[in-house]
Parts: sequence; C-alpha cells; structure tokens
Amino acid sequence: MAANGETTEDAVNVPAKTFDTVLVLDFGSQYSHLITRRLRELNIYSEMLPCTQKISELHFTPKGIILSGGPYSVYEDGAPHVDPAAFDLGVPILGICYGLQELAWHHGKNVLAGEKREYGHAFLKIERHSGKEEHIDRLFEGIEDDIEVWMSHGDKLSKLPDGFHPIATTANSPFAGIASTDKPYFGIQFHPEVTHTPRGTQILSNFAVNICKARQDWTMEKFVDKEIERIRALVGPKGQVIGAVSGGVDSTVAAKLMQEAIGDRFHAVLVDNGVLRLDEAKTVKETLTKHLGINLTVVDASDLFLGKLKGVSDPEKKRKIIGNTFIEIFQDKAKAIAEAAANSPKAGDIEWLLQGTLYPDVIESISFKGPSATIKTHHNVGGLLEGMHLKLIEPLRELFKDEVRALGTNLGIPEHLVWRHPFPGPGLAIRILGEVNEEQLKIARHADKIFIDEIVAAGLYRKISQAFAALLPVKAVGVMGDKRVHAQVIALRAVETTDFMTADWFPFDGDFLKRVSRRIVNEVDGVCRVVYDVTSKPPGTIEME
Ligand SMILES: Nc1ncnc2c1ncn2[C@@H]1O[C@H](COP(=O)(O)OP(=O)(O)OP(=O)(O)O)[C@@H](O)[C@H]1O
Ligand SMILES: O=c1[nH]c(=O)c2[nH+]cn([C@@H]3O[C@H](COP(=O)(O)O)[C@@H](O)[C@H]3O)c2[nH]1
Ligand SMILES: NC(=O)CC[C@H](N)C(=O)O
Ligand SMILES: [Mg+2]
Repeated sequence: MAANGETTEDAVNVPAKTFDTVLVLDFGSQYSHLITRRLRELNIYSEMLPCTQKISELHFTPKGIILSGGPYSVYEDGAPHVDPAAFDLGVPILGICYGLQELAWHHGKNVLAGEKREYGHAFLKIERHSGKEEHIDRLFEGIEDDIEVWMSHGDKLSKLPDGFHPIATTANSPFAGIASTDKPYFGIQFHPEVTHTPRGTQILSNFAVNICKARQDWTMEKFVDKEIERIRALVGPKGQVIGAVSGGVDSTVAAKLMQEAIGDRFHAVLVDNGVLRLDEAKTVKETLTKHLGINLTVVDASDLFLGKLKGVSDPEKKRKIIGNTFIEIFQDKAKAIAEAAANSPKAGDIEWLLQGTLYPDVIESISFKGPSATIKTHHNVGGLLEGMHLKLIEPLRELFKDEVRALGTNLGIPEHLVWRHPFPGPGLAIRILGEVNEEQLKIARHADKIFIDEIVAAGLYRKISQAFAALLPVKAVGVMGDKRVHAQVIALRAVETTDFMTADWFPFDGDFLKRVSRRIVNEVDGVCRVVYDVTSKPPGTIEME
C-alpha cells in the first residue's frame, strides 16, 4: 500500500462511487472512526479521510461532510484546517467538537480557550425555533428537549459566527449546538458518536438521512454484487489472482469473494509453516475445498520454517524469520502457477495479489496522527510484494471486522469459520515462549486443543474474542502418582475485545478452569501446572510475544 493508503485498485469503481457517501474528515480524535461506524450501522456508507484531504483530489462527491473532533486548538499556529474548497461543494457540513470550532473559525475566527474544561456527562437543552428559522432545528428533530451528552473540550466560541444561531446549550456552553440560517451547516460541541450520548445515533441519522439525503442502501448483499462486478472489471477476462489464505476469517472471506468473481483463475495458497495448530492445514484444506469450492493448494514448508527457527528464542527474530520465509515460498508458488498457465488459452499471467487488508489497517496507515509506534512487527502480507511486480487487490479494505463477518455469512461461509478466533501468521511460534521445536509444538498443540474444545463445549466460544494456550519455557515441581515431577507450565489466555486494540481477560468460573487444568495436566505429557493469564491489554498484549 502506498503511504497515502491508495492501492492500484483506486482507479476502478470503489464503494464511494456507487453508494451515497458521507465523508468524515479526521482531525485526530480518538473517536473519529466511530462516526464512520455509526453511519454504517445506519446502512449509510461512510469513509474517513485525513483532515488534510484536498477536496479537488477526492474520487467522489460526498453527500455531506463531518468534521471530527481533535486534540488541537483552532487558534494555535500549525493547527490543522479543512480545505476551504469543502465549503464550495454546496453539501451539508456537521462539525463535532473541534469540528464545530473549525466551522466557527472558518466563519470569523471567534474561538478561544475557555476558563473551564468540560469533560464527561453534560445535560443539553435544545432550543426550538419557528417561522423562517424552523429549518435550523432539523438536526434535533424527534429528540427530547433535554438530553444527556458526552463532552470533552476546553475551547469555546467567543461569539456566534455571522448567520449562525444557537440550537442547543449546556450550563457551561451557550453554543453547544449551532446552525447557519442560510447554509446547511451545523456544529455540536458534544460527541454524538460515543455510546455515552444515548441519542447520538439519532442525531447522526438526522444529519445524514434528513439533511444530506443519503440513501440507506449500504448492505452486505449490495456490496457483494458490486464487489464481484468490480473484481471482474479489474482483473479482466483472463487475468489470474494469487492469494495467501490461512483459513482465518479475513482471508477466507476474501478468497470466497474472489472465487465467486473469477472461479478457478483464483489460486489460494496456504503455507504450512510448521507452527499451525493441530491438524490445521488438513482441516482448512477440507473446509475450503469441499464446502466452499475454493481451489486451495497447501504448501508444506514446515521443515524449512522449523529449520530456520532452530535455536532462536527472541520474539522479534522469530517473527522476522517467519515473515521472510512466507515471502520466499509465495514467490516460488506464484512463479510455478504462472509457468503452468503459460500455454493455457483461458488464463493469462498472474497479475494480482489478493490481500485481506481491513478498514482499521487503512485508517491506521492514513491516520492524521500517523501510524502508531511499533510494539511488535506483525508479519505482513504487504511484504509479499517485494520483487513480485504484482498489483494488489484488497476487496475488504473498506470493511470493519464485523462487516467482514456479515459478508462471510452472506456468502454462505459456515458459521464456525465466520466466527473463528483470529490466529496470527507466526502461529504457535509466538505462543511457545523461547525456542520452538517439535517437542514443544506437540505440548502446545495438545494443550490448546483441550482448552478450545472445553470452551466450545461450555458454549463460550462466541463470547470470547480470542483464546489459546501458551507454553512457558520454565519448569515447576509437581507431584503426580506419588512421584516428584519437574515439568513445564501452560498459560491459558482468553480475552474479550471489540477491536483487538484494547482487551480484557475473560472471567471464567472456577469450575471451568478446574476442569481445563485437570485435563491438561493429566493428558499432556511434559506439563505439571496450568496458570491463567489475568493481564489486560494494555499493559499486556493479546499474544505473549
Ligand atoms: N499459513 C498461512 N498461509 C498463507 N497465508 C497466510 C498464512 N497465515 C497468514 N496468512 C496471510 O496473512 C494474512 C494476515 O493474517 P491474519 O491472521 O491477520 O488474517 P486471517 O488469518 O485471514 O484472519 P484472522 O485475523 O481471522 O486470523 C492472512 O489474511 C493471509 O493472507
Ligand atoms: O496475522 C498476524 N500476524 C502477526 O504477526 C500478529 N501478531 C499479533 N497478531 C494478532 O493481532 C491481534 C493483537 O495482538 P497483540 O495484542 O498481541 O498485538 C491478536 O488478534 C493477535 O493474534 C497477529 N496477526
Ligand atoms: N475533543 C475535541 O475535539 C477538543 C477540541 C479542542 N481542542 C478543545 O479542547 O476544545
Ligand atoms: Mg490468521
């Protein structure tokens, strides 16, 4: 992906050209992406771009624009400002928090630091107008006169911009809501996108549906049809596509979509890197081939990976070795497929590489705040591109994880696949702390299988976002059958999270943990103790390495 988040796909019909789109311009608030989420939940397509986006370089005309909150103050030197051309588009604009202040700044520079910060819950009083000003009340149509809202600001408007009226107040903010009388411009000091503003979704709906007149037609059924059409146009009648497919949700859904679009000109490749879970390569191959009709090749490269991992115990080194070896294997495979198709009248060159990039990855890479600091090097398929001259195709790059799951269900992918917990590319290598070898893998696989089977049997799999057993590189003393044993420790990890950026450990009941612990110690050779990891993220991470 290029630094600005664009891929080679950008030229062809992207969703913003097909669906009515509300554009969110991000000024760096931690809530910005939630505005996009809320609109999509209303079946309105929304995209987020950095606040520095040049309007003349947009590939589409939005139905409306939302200016997000942000950590800056509009009056400071170097504070970010919206491209003034946004005001020439003639579309409705809603400013939220910093966005409201930006709207005011553009209309007369009357914003200053307040004496009191307003943070947390506040009571909003809505003002109603009549006669020729009635239209400025549209943002709060159908909403009670007094509502609870969430505030997070220190700056305030010194006076109203020309042509604007107050439409809501709080005890601390006489201009908690403002609207222009002659243009469809609205500003609110509170955050409608967070759940602490219970009527927030209705307010966003009033803006997007009633004021912007955006159609609520963003559904996964429609997306599938359009996306298949788009992929076919992009790839052409003969082009071939290769894709790294792990059996995880993202790559499975992307693969199914490709297969629907271009049939056997799509080549899915699963690399058995020797650090997969028990029977994983076999099960994934069966499921994808038999149930989904996907043409999947398994490349068994376990010896190669395990050979390179021998004697390595540093987490970052393990990740790098696995990431780089994935690239080598993938390059060989792409070459082999291209050679096999050399004389085929039906299929041309391999021109495209399928990637399962999701919208949060795109947001991260184009964020106004810039990508976050590297905590760990996630093995990245983007790396697969080196020297391959392939163009990227990323059918999921506009979707959030829950949308990918809805899409998977829509494509007829079995529920157990759609709701699979994520499994990282470096696999068990980052769940076996210390050196990875066959003996350690055997222990880790067996313990993980018991833990996950028990979670499924207890009906907890869907409640938990991700669970696994990790193997610690230390030995403890125990007593089994009256004999002293000196064996290793299994650490169980199970977390609940919505975005995998923060997570909490799952509160199992004591009986469940007792059952799992007893089974692991009794059934897995080489383990004499089981511990449960009660660290949230942050300060922990989900994986152990
Ligand atoms: N063993 C593997 N063989 C081939 N490709 C893989 C393998 N492991 C990971 N990948 C590639 O790396 C990408 C990123 O892995 P990641 O785990 O984030 O996604 P996923 O496996 O598709 O879904 P999930 O997040 O549910 O595990 C995958 O989409 C896939 O393209
Ligand atoms: O494909 C992947 N390649 C990786 O290198 C990788 N490292 C972590 N993860 C997954 O990312 C999520 C967050 O994990 P952490 O809290 O450990 O960073 C969790 O879902 C992890 O399983 C990875 N996925
Ligand atoms: N959350 C925000 O958008 C804050 C905006 C601005 N920096 C203020 O404190 O008022
Ligand atoms: Mg995975």
